[in-house]
Amino acid sequence: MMNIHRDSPPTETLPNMDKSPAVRAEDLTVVRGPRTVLRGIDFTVPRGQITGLLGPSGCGKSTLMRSIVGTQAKVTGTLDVLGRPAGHPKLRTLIGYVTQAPSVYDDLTIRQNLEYFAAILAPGHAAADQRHENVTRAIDDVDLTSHADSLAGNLSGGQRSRVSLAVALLGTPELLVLDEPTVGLDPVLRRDLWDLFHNIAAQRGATLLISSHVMDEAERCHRLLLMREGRILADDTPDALRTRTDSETVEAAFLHLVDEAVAAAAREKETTR
Ligand SMILES: Nc1ncnc2c1ncn2[C@@H]1O[C@H](COP(=O)(O)OP(=O)(O)OP(=O)(O)O)[C@@H](O)[C@H]1O
Repeated sequence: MMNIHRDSPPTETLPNMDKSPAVRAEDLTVVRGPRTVLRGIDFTVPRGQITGLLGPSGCGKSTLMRSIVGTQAKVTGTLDVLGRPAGHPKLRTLIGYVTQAPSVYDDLTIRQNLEYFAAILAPGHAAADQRHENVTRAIDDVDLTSHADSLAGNLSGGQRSRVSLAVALLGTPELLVLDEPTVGLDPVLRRDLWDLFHNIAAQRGATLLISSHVMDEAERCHRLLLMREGRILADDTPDALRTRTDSETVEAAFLHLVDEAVAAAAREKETTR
């Protein structure tokens, strides 16, 4: 089982006491090559909760995440992250981002990997003690202390995922953006990772935005953004989505909403003919 067990900050300093959303998008549009990948979307991501970003492969989840962390070109519309425009230099240490192809160096141990990234975040001799503390804590958070001196090249897929998560946890970020963090993991590891995500949200007041195309993971989120073809189909809680669509599962609710969207598009085509 993974641990998050450090002193919680006093309630008044918890970042989620700020009631403004962690992310606010209005008319967000992203063009990649010849394609408009995000099509004028509006949504918010509330603070201190887990928001799931779900939708089929190619619908624009990674593009949306890249826009939020400030690494996506050709972004128009409004996109505010933790009260600043996406890409603002001050956001760099406040956001932890794990991509689908995380960079973990096989020829370094887990601890050496973490030390390398910690040195980028907080360079210089004066920060050495703080770096050591952060590295030890992040390794413990993802329950890899007993493997800290193993070469990353010898780790299982699940352990590698946890190393990249530890990298994202190094700076104690207010917002964690995780692109399909559980892909390829067995059910036990997936459950353990989701427990860890919930601990991070509950104990640190951090905001997590987690993408997945596995609909059963949707049930583990506080809120959901359901995407299809560069648009947001729904922005709601799992309960409200199921109730609104009279569905038993989020997957059934999603399919219901897709059918509605397809029917609406067909009607529009008919009337403009
Ligand atoms: N460099 C690029 N140039 C043009 N189109 C691109 C480029 N990169 C991605 N796309 C297109 O943008 C769309 C959205 O891609 P994105 O990676 O955001 O989707 P996704 O929902 O994260 O998919 P997956 O779950 O498979 O990673 C896809 O249709 C893809 O083909």
